Amino acid sequence: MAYSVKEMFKTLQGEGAQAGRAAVFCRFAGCNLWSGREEHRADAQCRFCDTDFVGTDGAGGGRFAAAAELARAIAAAWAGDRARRFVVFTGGEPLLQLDAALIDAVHGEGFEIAVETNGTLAAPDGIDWICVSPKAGTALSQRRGQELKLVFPQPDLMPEAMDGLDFAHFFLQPMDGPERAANTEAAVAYCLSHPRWRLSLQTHKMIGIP
Ligand SMILES: C[S@@+](CC[C@H](N)C(=O)[O-])C[C@H]1O[C@@H](n2cnc3c(N)ncnc32)[C@H](O)[C@@H]1O
Ligand SMILES: Nc1nc2[nH]cc(C(=O)O)c2c(=O)[nH]1
Ligand code: SF4
Ligand SMILES: [Mg+2]
Repeated sequence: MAYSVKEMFKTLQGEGAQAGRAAVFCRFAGCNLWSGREEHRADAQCRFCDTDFVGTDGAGGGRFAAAAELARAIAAAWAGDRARRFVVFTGGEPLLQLDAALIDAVHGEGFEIAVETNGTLAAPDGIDWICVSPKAGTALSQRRGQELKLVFPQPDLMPEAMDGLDFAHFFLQPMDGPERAANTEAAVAYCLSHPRWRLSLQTHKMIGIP
């Protein structure tokens, strides 16, 4: 199938348990919880998104006709040897597009594969690192993985509701926006009193890298 990619870049993973690790970010266009247009934000299922995922016009973006073509572009963006190759599929919602053919092609280029997903769609087999970031008011389909990263606070989605889920790591990530400082303080307080939960900061924003 064909793939619509908003942008592609090599940077350090900024968030969660893999923070600080070099990765190619492949940002797919489109999401099932918001159109991405500001005039629709107030009525969307997910209203706090910090990302432009509309269209294919970003740096390294475009339409890729086949899995092998996109996998080659990801390898070119890595621009290094085959050691520790790592790609993060994000978006938008990557599970609208990431399929077995692309997983196989990217593994064939020597990459470990991570995904950042809202969890409303089941992940295909073969992904090495699944990070689920649930959104209040949506049904969670992907209930297991390596990392659960809850944007905090979401008044209708308390961390306690995640206690039965099968993840290796549980993170609270302060919601960016006008209340970021207060949200960070609240997340710190929650982690102090609930030590299963760790704080995930968006470190790339602090140091001004993509
Ligand atoms: C832009 S989303 C794309 C992947 C997928 N659609 C998802 O929501 O997980 C990437 C990550 O950024 C997080 N995120 C989005 N907006 C945020 C905000 N305002 N503050 C903190 N994290 C945010 C998401 O929850 C997710 O973990
Ligand atoms: N550096 C960096 N780390 C990230 N981790 C998750 C991101 C995302 O937008 O999915 C992201 C991003 O956009 N940049
Ligand atoms: S689900 Fe992810 S990409 Fe979609 S609007 Fe929410 S944060 Fe943004
Ligand atoms: Mg981001």
